[in-house]
Amino acid sequence: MVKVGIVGGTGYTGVELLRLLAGHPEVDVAVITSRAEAGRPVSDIYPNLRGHFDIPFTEPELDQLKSCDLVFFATPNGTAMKMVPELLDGNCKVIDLAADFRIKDLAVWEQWYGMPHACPERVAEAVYGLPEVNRQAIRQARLVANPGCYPTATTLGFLPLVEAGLVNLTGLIADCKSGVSGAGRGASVGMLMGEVGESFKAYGVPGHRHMPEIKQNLSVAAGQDVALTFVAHLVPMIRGIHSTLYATITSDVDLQAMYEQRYANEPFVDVLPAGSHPETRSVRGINHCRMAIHRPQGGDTVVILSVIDNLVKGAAGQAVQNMNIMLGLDETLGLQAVALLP
Ligand SMILES: NC(=O)C1=CN([C@@H]2O[C@H](COP(=O)(O)OP(=O)(O)OC[C@H]3O[C@@H](n4cnc5c(N)ncnc54)[C@H](OP(=O)(O)O)[C@@H]3O)[C@@H](O)[C@H]2O)C=CC1
Ligand SMILES: CC(=O)N[C@@H](CCC(=O)OP(=O)(O)O)C(=O)O
Repeated sequence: MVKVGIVGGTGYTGVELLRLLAGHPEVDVAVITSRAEAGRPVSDIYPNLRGHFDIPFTEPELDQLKSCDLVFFATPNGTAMKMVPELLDGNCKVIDLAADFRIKDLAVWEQWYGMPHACPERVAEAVYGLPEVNRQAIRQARLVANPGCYPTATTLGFLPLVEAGLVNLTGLIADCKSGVSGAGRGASVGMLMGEVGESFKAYGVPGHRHMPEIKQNLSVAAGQDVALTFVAHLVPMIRGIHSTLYATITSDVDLQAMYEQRYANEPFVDVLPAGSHPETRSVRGINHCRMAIHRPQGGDTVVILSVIDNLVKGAAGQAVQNMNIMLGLDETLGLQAVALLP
């Protein structure tokens, strides 16, 4: 069994990791941390885990974490980077679900995250954990930067077009909607039922920190700089991300066939039949990114609908997929559950 630790076990991505790992045949979760709940059994806080994880939360202590083969950080931005050097030196693999190691340009990272980087020397070796792009590098990685939720849906949606060089790279538009669990479990007025319920709003319009991450991904895929307009919206659902992506194509090809071919061997990307309209609610509980390609009125504008569960393929599910790849296990272990519906 692989011995795993989770730093940040009380948050939404932490508990989602636990839910998925409860069904993983090769993993023993030996350490689950929370500073606020240290000493309390995990199943006291999350009754769905009773019988699966009855160990107590502990303080995040390096000595204990170093005894693990792999540690997940399901913590706020700026947390993992303080502990990563010691863990890597202790021969422990690390997957950070936050953004500490996602952006290669340190100045850009510090500008968007508003803090100095505590571990700049490890940024270059970190592998961006999008298996559909970096599977080979993830196999060798000791440190994986798990992608953000909007960047996962948006990058996967645009990727085939951008890689093929069939699109105007100065006019990409990503119009994205997220459920409230994307904001984490910490209390805030903006996430109260009275604020979010029966409402709908854009946020971060002048600039959202996922913008440089998406641009980095698409620029690497294109081999040149990409210009992107990205607007996030908060909608009154618990889970789900729906990205409506717009691009102008520069040559006429069978896009449906191109997308199906690009993702034919990907276990967690479904290209739906032409004309489909995926819904966020239909992906609850599973790890897939589902997408549909439309070309309204046969014009030059392509509309891609790319839909994921923000906590599964958008966070914890992708982290488990990355762990499986890093450990040389079957990539789908722990991730085969059928979606909940309704
Ligand atoms: N929610 C989502 O959909 C997605 C989230 N992410 C990213 O994943 C990370 C976790 O998100 P989420 O689960 O929503 O966050 P939450 O706010 O729900 O949970 C944060 C967790 O981290 C722990 N924690 C907070 N500060 C520290 C610290 N300084 N040291 C150690 N542990 C700490 C908390 O426990 P305690 O304070 O008790 O120690 C808690 O368990 C974030 O970086 C987020 O941006 C990525 C993709 C999607
Ligand atoms: C609804 C909501 O607030 N969503 C979050 C995205 C959460 C996330 O996954 O982002 P990181 O992992 O990059 O922190 C936001 O827009 O800030």
